[in-house]
Order: sequence, then C-alpha cells, then structure tokens
Amino acid sequence: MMRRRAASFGFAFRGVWAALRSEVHLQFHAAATVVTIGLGLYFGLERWEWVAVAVAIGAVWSAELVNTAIEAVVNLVSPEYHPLAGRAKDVAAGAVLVMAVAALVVGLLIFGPRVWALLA
Ligand SMILES: Nc1ncnc2c1ncn2[C@@H]1O[C@H](COP(=O)(O)OP(=O)(O)OP(=O)(O)O)[C@@H](O)[C@H]1O
Repeated sequence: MMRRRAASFGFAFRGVWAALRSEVHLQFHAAATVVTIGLGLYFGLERWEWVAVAVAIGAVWSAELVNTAIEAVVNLVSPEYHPLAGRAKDVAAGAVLVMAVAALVVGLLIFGPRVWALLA
C-alpha cells in the first residue's frame, strides 16, 4: 500500500519533470516563480501575502500541467486536424490564460505599490 503510494508520487513527479523539460511555458513559469519568491523575500511579504502568492503560483502551474496533459491526450486521440481537437486545445489554453491573468492581478496588488515606492 505504502509502496504503491510512493510509486504514484514518483509518477506524478516524473510528469512534472517531463512537462518542465518539454514545455517552454512551464519553463517560463519556473523562472517567474523564482523571481516572484525572490521579490517576496526582498520586500519581506506578510503572511497573508505569501498565502496569495503561493496559491497564485500553484494554480498557474497546475493549470499549465493540466493543459499539457490535455494537449497530449488530444494529440493521441486526434493527431490529424479536427475542429473539436482544436476547440479542446483552445479551451485548455484559455484555462491557463484566465489563471495567469488572475495571478498577474495578485502580483500587481502585492508588488505594485512596493515597486512603485521603490521607483518613486
Ligand atoms: N489536431 C488539431 N486539430 C485542429 N486544430 C489544432 C489541432 N492541434 C492544434 N490545433 C490548433 O493549434 C493550436 C496550438 O496547438 P498546440 O497547443 O498543440 O501547439 P502546437 O502548435 O502543437 O505546438 P506547441 O505546443 O509547441 O506550441 C491549438 O490551440 C488549436 O487551435
């Protein structure tokens, strides 16, 4: 039982790693994550601000991973052109876009005033 659990974790980590290696978007998220955490440490964010940042980062990664999974399944089921295949990919990409915009808003609300104060 425990061994199966551990194996499932292993598959999940392998999935994150494989997606990270193949998906440029995820590499961008990784870079953005490092920069965001660095800025958070630099500005000494409050506890609730870290909560918002952590949720935003996790949600974007999660959406991008699900998008990557949907892309893979669509390519498997419909390697040739099909309007529904295109629709599925567009909608999955839309899910990432919505979350990325929400994360951007979180970032602007938390870091905006601090960066502004630094520059002003
Ligand atoms: N099988 C398909 N049938 C119809 N339209 C497709 C199909 N595959 C992809 N598309 C269209 O192309 C867009 C981009 O596809 P996809 O996300 O797979 O990227 P890609 O062009 O294959 O390469 P990459 O993922 O590296 O950017 C989709 O959002 C969709 O509009």
